[in-house]
Amino acid sequence: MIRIGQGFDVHRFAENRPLIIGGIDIPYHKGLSGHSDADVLLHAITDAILGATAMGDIGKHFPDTDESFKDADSAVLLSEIWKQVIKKDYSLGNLDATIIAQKPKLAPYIHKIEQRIAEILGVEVERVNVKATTTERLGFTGREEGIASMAVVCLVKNKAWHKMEKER
Ligand SMILES: Nc1ccn([C@@H]2O[C@H](COP(=O)(O)O)[C@@H](O)[C@H]2O)c(=O)n1
Ligand SMILES: C[C@@]1(CO)OP(=O)(O)OP(=O)(O)OC[C@H]1O
Repeated sequence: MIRIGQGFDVHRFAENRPLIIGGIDIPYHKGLSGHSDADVLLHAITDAILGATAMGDIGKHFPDTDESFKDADSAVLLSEIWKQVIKKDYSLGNLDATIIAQKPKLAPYIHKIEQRIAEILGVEVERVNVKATTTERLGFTGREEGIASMAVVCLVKNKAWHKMEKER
């Protein structure tokens, strides 16, 4: 069985915060605000996975009213969800994501981000694709007020996946 999920997240720029995207520290003069480390890409990916498995959304699992998630490492949050998903016998078909940011230029970090996501999910990097785009200076991302991310995942129930791999 194949299940599709999509996720979307936005975080506002803030001074004196690190910029963490896809589990990677990006050198920049400002970061993103949030209850957690505000990793806008990992949040979109987490929501896509939760969507594919009909498990709700990130705020349901990790409420921003819970002090234990203050400054939380979003890679740990994603790992927690992924462990539950693996227990349900799903594996990752592929993951595709887009970071919407006027600045900074993310191209130099994209492969490192893909490698980190693959590491968190325990899959080959070939199953993970990350893209970046500006909005041509339009809208809140264009005004450099924040960064948005979108993600789509395709999850496969293991039995069906093994059958497909065999038939190739
Ligand atoms: N923050 C960003 C945004 C974009 N890129 C790269 O530039 C390419 C062109 O972006 P447009 O928004 O002008 O279409 C895009 O395909 C990315 O490769 C980037 O590195 N960082
Ligand atoms: C991750 C959580 C929890 O620390 O906080 P934020 O960093 O504010 O992120 P958001 O994408 O607004 O939603 C999920 C939250 O509950």
